[in-house]
Amino acid sequence: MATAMFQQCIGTIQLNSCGDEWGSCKKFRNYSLRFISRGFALDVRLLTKGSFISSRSKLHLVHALSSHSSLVDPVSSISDGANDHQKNISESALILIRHGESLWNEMNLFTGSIDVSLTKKGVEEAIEAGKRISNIPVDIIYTSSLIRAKMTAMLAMIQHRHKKVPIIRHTESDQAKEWTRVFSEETERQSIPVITAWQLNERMYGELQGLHKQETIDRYGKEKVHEWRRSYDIPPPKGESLEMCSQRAVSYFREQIEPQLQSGKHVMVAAHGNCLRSIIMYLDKLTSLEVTTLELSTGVPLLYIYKEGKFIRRGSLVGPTEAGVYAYTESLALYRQYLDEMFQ
Ligand SMILES: O=C(O)[C@@H](CO)OP(=O)(O)O
Repeated sequence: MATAMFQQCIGTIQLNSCGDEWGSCKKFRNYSLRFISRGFALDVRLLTKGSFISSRSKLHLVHALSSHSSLVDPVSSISDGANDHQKNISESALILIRHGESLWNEMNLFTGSIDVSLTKKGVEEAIEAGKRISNIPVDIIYTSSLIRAKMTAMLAMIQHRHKKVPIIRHTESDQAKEWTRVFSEETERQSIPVITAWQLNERMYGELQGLHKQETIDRYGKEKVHEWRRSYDIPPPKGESLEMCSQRAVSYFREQIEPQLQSGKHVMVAAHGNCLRSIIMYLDKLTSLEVTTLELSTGVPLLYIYKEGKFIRRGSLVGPTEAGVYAYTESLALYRQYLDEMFQ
């Protein structure tokens, strides 16, 4: 696989020599190498005249200026004979993550639209989630506009083995867009756009927000509170039902996120228990009765494969060291193999 990848990218790889090792890089000048001062430390082998030359120097491979999104997405750029069939496989990964534990989860308060931070445990859960998805390609991230989802996305993404920088895109006004422009294509390629959308916020819990869940049960009864929390179409007092939440969240998913998957992008969505329940209801074609029993744990990533217009649920991801990751799909196994070779 490495052969195929280097064959594709050989003319455009950017390398950085390390001080006195510069001399050993000169032999590659025919490939128009550019030398820049940052990147990831790697031993790089380059293919020339049909055989590999092992560089004796320690080189810093930064990225390929190929027309492909980047080196970290080799799944779509594999082109050697053994892997030709891959070209016809168009599939994208979709990762859904409920945020890590929040301060109000810990205190057992109805949270809804209230913007509270993660707890220390929530931070740890987000980091653990990041480790679990560290072998899965991610090209773009969507989060709600609430800090617990944003923190989760950022903490998870800094665990990723491709080391791209997640950058929140501010599109709330023309000025915000203008003032947050990145003026280097190269830096842009080393980043992952993070889109925040209020449509992915937790369902608004109305007059329950800030109330203690157990005290609410004691006051209104277990059945009533369960109906407010888990029924599909009964809203809590002055709040949103799951159905109402689904109207904005699923519409956003279909209009904004699905087209990204259709175009081959790998997407991560960091959001909330009820918002994600509504999205999962859509993806898994659950009935309004089935969704009442769907519960999501904090900080556990779920993987879907989008292929030929269908969502295939692959369940929650195991830890990065467990071999099970290879079993998800052939493309994902190749991506992991690529990471193993490039980012040891
Ligand atoms: O309080 C909330 O906003 C939600 C999610 O944490 O709670 P529940 O699980 O009761 O829907």
